[in-house]
Amino acid sequence: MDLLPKIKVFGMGGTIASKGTSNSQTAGYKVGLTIKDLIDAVPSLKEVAELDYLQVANVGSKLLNSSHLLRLYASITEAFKGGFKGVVVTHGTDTIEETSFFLDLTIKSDLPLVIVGAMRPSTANSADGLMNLYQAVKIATSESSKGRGPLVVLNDRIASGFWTTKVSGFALDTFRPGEQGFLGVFQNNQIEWYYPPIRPYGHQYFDISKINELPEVIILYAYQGLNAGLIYSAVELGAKGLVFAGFGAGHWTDEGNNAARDVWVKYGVPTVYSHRTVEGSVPVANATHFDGAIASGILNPQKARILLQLCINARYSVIEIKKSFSSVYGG
Ligand SMILES: N[C@@H](CC(=O)O)C(=O)O
Repeated sequence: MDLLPKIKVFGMGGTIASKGTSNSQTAGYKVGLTIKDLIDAVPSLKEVAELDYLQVANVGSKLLNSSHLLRLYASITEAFKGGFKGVVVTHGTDTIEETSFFLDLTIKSDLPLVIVGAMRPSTANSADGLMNLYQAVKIATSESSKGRGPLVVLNDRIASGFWTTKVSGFALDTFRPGEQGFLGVFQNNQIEWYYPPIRPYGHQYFDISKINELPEVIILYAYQGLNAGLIYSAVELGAKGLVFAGFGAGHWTDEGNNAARDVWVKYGVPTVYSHRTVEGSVPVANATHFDGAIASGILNPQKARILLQLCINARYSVIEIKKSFSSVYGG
């Protein structure tokens, strides 16, 4: 019998590892299962891969932070160096998009890296976690999954870890394709890709092998009458960069732009102008208020924050930061 591929599974917590008090409960549940519990609950995984596992964290993903991301980065890097043919990460869906985007920019390997979550706790009727986990492991064992960057798998869909974003707090199909579309689907135990392996515009690599923390970057959300004092408060709290979730195509108030210019001139804190709209883009033309103003392009605020953290950590000049962001809306 052929040897099964060695796959490493990292547990981070989330709904996939959660339990409620009734089978109709789909909110207000608590994390209560380990990664071993999840693997043991899917016996057919033994026919798919030789699994090893590590519990990196076991919390709701709202509680994850840069130190968790750095620990996960180091664990995945070690697994790939250690001969594993693929990696699966079980993770809360609330912040999967930050983790998958971060890993796309920092993990230097073409081996399959699949991130999986669930929208219903393990105790719910028709819980989705175990099928999602099975599909994630199966995708991680496939040669066809190589060279595609991190993949986010839920609800029979295979999404790009670079682009995907959560659009609903309850829907099973919360990770919708948006402008970029899904990469493939999984049905009846078969993977069906829509494209050959390719990386998106804007895929770039940051070497974080020697760092133990990421710079503080704070996101501010636009609202009518927004208080420009929040910009100064963010800098006082230690922000080395700001991201604005702006109106429409990245619009911000005049008073707010003046404050952002002020903290750039006085403290060298740059601001990425992103958008609070679910889709859309911020063109360079809407981020020319001062030298330290950067257009996020397509990137939403939570992803723009990750990219700005990595640029600041790499000591990029503002010109290099602008180039890094503009490469995302390529062509
Ligand atoms: N409801 C979220 C909770 C979390 O992100 O931890 C989930 O789907 O996993």
